Amino acid sequence: MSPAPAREDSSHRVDPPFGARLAAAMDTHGPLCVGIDPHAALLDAWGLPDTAAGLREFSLRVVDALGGRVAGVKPQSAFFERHGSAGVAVLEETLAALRQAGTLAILDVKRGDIGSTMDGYAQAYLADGAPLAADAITVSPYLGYGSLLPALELAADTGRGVFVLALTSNPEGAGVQHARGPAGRAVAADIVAGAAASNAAARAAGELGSVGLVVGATVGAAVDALGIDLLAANAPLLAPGVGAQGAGAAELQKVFGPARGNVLASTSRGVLQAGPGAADLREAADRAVAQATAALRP
Ligand SMILES: O=C(O)c1cc(=O)[nH]c(=O)n1[C@@H]1O[C@H](COP(=O)(O)O)[C@@H](O)[C@H]1O
Repeated sequence: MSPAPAREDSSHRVDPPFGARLAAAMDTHGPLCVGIDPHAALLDAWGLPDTAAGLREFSLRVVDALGGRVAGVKPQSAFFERHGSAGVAVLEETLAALRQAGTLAILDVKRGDIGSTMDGYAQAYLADGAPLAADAITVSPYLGYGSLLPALELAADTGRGVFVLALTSNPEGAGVQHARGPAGRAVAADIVAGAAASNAAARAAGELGSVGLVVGATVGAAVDALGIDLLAANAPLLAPGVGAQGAGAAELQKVFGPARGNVLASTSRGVLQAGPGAADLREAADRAVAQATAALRP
């Protein structure tokens, strides 16, 4: 299936909704997203200086090598912010280059705040015409799922998406995310239930929702142990932890089971370490796509 044609006007407004565009991109390119995480050590390994100029060269090389070849690219905001305003300008340029390449940009910013401030973050990343507008962003629900409402509403209005952290790939996440609330349900299960409610209209329309969930490929048996039904959420499932954090095909299958058709596996260093050559980056990405496809689309 070829990707749903995305329309975009001069204000960067996009249509159809993110969930449908992501489903089409995964059908075309396979269920893999490559992260742009320009760690200082990677800049060094690529022979680039740890400056905004080095960051720009690194990021645009990745877009040049992989744009149009993978379902999504996920720039990690912190690695741009650490270079100050010049780094943020590079992030703007990287997002524009992804737009130009027709590749979905998932900006990893993990924002979460009280509602009125969340509205500011939503305007920064999800509004039509915002300099840092992306196709989707990562958000943190630990001020309460309801605090994300401004982002959920603006994303729905502009055809964009969010990925809500549910079960993160780091070992420290379990202490918070597995904890049981007053009703006896795990915090992560509540978050998944919130996403399911947000995606109900898309489900009724027979489309994948645009409110995604982050579930690390490293979380082992947590999904089942916490009684979570990921398939019922009708959510795109961003699965970091593949590659450098140790997860592979077996972990993807085990963690996601019947929901694996909705998974977008994500790897950053696992591909970036193959650089700086474009052919080497493509080869590493192709290998990761093949592995994710074998695990998730058997
Ligand atoms: O939201 C994310 O992208 C994310 C969530 C999570 O639970 N774990 C996780 O590793 N990530 C991000 O995914 C990327 C993983 O990078 P690698 O370990 O190099 O593949 C980093 O940018 C992390 O911030």
